[in-house]
Formats: sequence, C-alpha cells, structure tokens
Amino acid sequence: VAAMSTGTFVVSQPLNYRGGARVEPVDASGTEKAFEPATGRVIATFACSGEKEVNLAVENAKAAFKLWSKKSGLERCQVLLEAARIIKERKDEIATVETINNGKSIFEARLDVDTCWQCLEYYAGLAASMAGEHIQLPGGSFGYTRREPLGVCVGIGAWNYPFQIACWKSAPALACGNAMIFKPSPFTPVSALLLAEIYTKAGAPPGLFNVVQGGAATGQFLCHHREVAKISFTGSVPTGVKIMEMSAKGVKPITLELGGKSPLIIFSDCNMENAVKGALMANFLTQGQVCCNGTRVFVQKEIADKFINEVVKQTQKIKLGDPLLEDTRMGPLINAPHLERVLGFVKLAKEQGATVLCGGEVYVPEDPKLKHGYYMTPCVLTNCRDDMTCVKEEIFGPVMSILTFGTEAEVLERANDTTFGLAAGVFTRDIQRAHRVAAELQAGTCYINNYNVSPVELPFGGYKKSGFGRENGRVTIEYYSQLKTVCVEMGDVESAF
Ligand SMILES: NC(=O)C1=CN([C@@H]2O[C@H](COP(=O)(O)OP(=O)(O)OC[C@H]3O[C@@H](n4cnc5c(N)ncnc54)[C@H](O)[C@@H]3O)[C@@H](O)[C@H]2O)C=CC1
Ligand SMILES: NCCCC(=O)O
Repeated sequence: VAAMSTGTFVVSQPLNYRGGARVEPVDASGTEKAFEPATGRVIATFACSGEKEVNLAVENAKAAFKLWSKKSGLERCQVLLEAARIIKERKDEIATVETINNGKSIFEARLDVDTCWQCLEYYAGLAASMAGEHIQLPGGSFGYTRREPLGVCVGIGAWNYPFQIACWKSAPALACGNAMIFKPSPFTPVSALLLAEIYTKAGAPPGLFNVVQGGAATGQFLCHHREVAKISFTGSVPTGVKIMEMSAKGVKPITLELGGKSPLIIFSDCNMENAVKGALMANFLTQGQVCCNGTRVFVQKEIADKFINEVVKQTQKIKLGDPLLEDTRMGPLINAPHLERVLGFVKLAKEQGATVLCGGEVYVPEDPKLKHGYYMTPCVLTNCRDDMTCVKEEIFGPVMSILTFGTEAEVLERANDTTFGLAAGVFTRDIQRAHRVAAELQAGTCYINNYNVSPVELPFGGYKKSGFGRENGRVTIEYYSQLKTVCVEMGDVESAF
C-alpha cells in the first residue's frame, strides 16, 4: 500500500473483524459503498452487519474480556506498547489507506498516525500504574478500592479521523481491561481493520478488539445490546441525542464527542504571523471537516484589515489536489452530498450579506483521474454578522467566517453565545488577558497562541451540546473503569439487632 497512487486501491478482503480474524458478517441489514473521495471511485462494497453478527461480536468480546481483565496492568501495557511499535513501523501504510478513504492529505494523515501510536503508548504507561487506595478504619478495620473494567465497550466513529478515533477510544478502553467492538462510519470502513490486525499481532486475545461495519441500524443493535457496558460515540449532535436515549434505556455510561462552532479570538497585540497560521490551522485541516475547528474568527478592529489580507494570501497558497502527493496540503471533501452541503452554506452566506474574499467554489484538478473527486477551494468570508447561518451552524468544510470586535467583554459575550462548547482559541501577547479569557470561554479545550494541536496527554471533549466525557489524558481512565470499594472488618460484627 505504501507505494500506492491515487486511483488504484481496491478492498478485496472482508471488512468485519471478529475473534482475531477478518470475517464476512453472518447476516446483513443492507449494503454500503465506500469511496475514494479524490477520484469518486468505489473502493469497497460491504454488508452492514445485522443483529446476529452483532451478537457474535459481543460473544467474542466477552470471551476475550474474561482473559484480558484478569491480566495485570503491566501485561496489558506490554501488548499496547507492542501495538504502538507496529503502528509506528506501518505509519506510511496506515496513512496511505486513511488518505485514500478519507481524502485528507498524506502529510496530514501521517501526523494523525503519530497521535495514534502516542495514544497507545500513553495508556500503556497508565495501565501499568493503575491502582486503588487503601483506607484505614477504626479498630484495625480497613477498606480498599479497586479500579475495575466495565466489560464490553462499544466505540462508534465519525469519518473525519477514522484511524485516530479508533485508537483514541480503544487505547484507554483496553488499558483499563475492557474489550471493544468498534463500528466505523460507513464512509470510512477501511483503516480500523489495520488496527484490529495490529492488536492481534501485538498479542491481544482474539475478540479483544472487533470491528463491525454498518450505519445507523448496526449502531442501534450495538447500543441496545444487553451485554454492552459502555458506548463512546463521535459524531453529530442529532445522532448523539439518539445514543443518549438508547443508553438511558439500558442505564449505560456514555462518552459523547459531538460537533462545534468554536470561536478563535485574535487581539490586536498578537504575534500576527502566528495568529494567521493559527487561523489556518483552526479552519483548514482535513478540508475543514474537524469538530473542534475555530470557524468563528473574531479579530480586533485595529488589526482587522492587515489580518484579513494576510489570511487570504496564505489561504490562496494552500496546495489543493491529489491527496497522495507529498506537497498537497488540502484534498477533496468526504463525498458529493457533503460537498453540495458545504457549497450551499457559502451560497447562503452570500445571500445573507457576507463577502467571499477567496474560494468557496468547486475545484476540478487538471489530472484527468481526479475530475470526479469532491474538491472545493478553501473559503474566507468577511462582513459576517453573528446572526448569519455561516456563523451559527457547523459547516464541517473549509469555510472561515471572520468577524470584528472592539473590546474583550464584547467578544467574550459573542464567543460564548452558542449552544456548542467544544473548543476556543485566543491569540494575544498579554499573559494575564490570555488566561482571563481562557477562564471565561465556555469550551472544553481552550488554545492560547495556537490551535488544533492534539497532545494525547491533554483531555479532549465538550461543554454544552458538544458532549460530555473526555478522550485522552489521565481522566479518561475514569470513563472506561468503575470503582469497587471493599470494606474489611477485623473485629466482630456489632449488630444492631
Ligand atoms: N467531537 C468530536 O470529536 C467529533 C465530532 N464530529 C461531528 O460528527 C459530524 C460528522 O460526522 P458523521 O459521521 O456525519 O456523524 P453521524 O452522527 O451521522 O455519524 C457518526 C456515527 O454514528 C453512526 N450512527 C448514525 N446513526 C446512528 C444511530 N441511530 N445509532 C447508532 N449509531 C449511529 C454512524 O454510522 C457513524 O458511525 C459532525 O457534525 C461533527 O461535528 C465529528 C468528528 C469528531
Ligand atoms: N485531532 C482532532 C480530532 C478532532 C475531531 O475528531 O474532529
């Protein structure tokens, strides 16, 4: 795969993974096609798993859980470290598959893979050091706590970071002693299989990490399953609401990583060059299809003209085209309906009075093999108002809306005036203001003088309708484990009866 060029990849092997091997599902609820967004070619046609297949995956995961949950933290650490080593070794191959199926540039896909092996290494370290507490009680009695796994966990992923989402969910789950069934988005079914094979090669028991393919129906079989202990979901708010309803019926803990409409605030005392780079990082990674993107860029009036000129200049320089070429920095969007949707947001923005300073149009690369791909030019909008659709709704495409502001108090009020709360950013050289603003922003992650970096040591997750629970960081251990208290009597029972 490493030497593969755009327009040549096809999937010939089964895309479900159960009991340590690729399998065709035993039953199906329809079929789906997966595309190569760069060319519009179908690269796989696959069956969506039915209820029987989901039941079998749960049985396999339960069997693996029995073995895995009895292992010491250090034994689990060793498997995760070996898996991380293999991911590093196969980085180019994984990134290539991700690029072919998702459309992001190979340059970016490689960076994503780095956050994957780093995540496995991080939780490998925590697995080995996981421990409970010992608490002394009167009369020599005592108690202790055990941090125990939950059981069979389900991960449901979106299409924008297929391999990363699978790693960010499975690494903490497995580190805590759970088994996992992962359902990728039907748009990007391919790379999770590489992870499944890597875990098996690294020594995970068969059934510890399984993949079932399908859409909403398959997801519902998983969420309703009596023996699924936890669901971790990445996707849209409407689907998140449905997951919450299903989990309520089974009283299952959930993690919801949902959408956003995050603010990025640029004060006039910023380092201009860094702020411009930050605005591009906040808007154009993965063709703008990133949940935590800072798509509402608030610029202080004094520097607005200079900042806008520079942002447009740098945006127009972004190399758009074949995502497998080394110098490409932006590829195609995920599929034709999504491209139409994003272009529709640009059209509506114009109708509502915004000015398109660059981009926002369909792009047809010169290379004939790319002419059916889903490309658009990255777009910068100005003359935006807070009540415009492009400023209020998540576009999930390469569209930056620039707004101007006067004072810190004003911008904070406007930045927080949203039902979302995934991320936010501030660029300033004033250290007090930076921390004051970060404290006031209603968002799960606040970047100061940078945007969209993903250190696995730091927790990531939402406020408000952007969800709850966290991925990455030490705290995620708490979302994949439960605490047992053991109370030990060293004397006689003092009965009340
Ligand atoms: N906060 C975060 O970390 C991220 C959030 N997102 C959000 O996700 C959206 C784009 O991703 P999509 O894949 O289009 O989202 P989506 O919500 O349509 O689908 C996400 C996943 O849920 C599955 N699904 C759909 N209906 C289901 C149901 N009723 N029961 C169980 N599973 C179901 C899908 O098959 C897919 O695997 C954007 O709105 C974006 O903001 C995307 C990536 C990351
Ligand atoms: N690397 C950032 C992940 C954000 C997202 O899943 O959209």
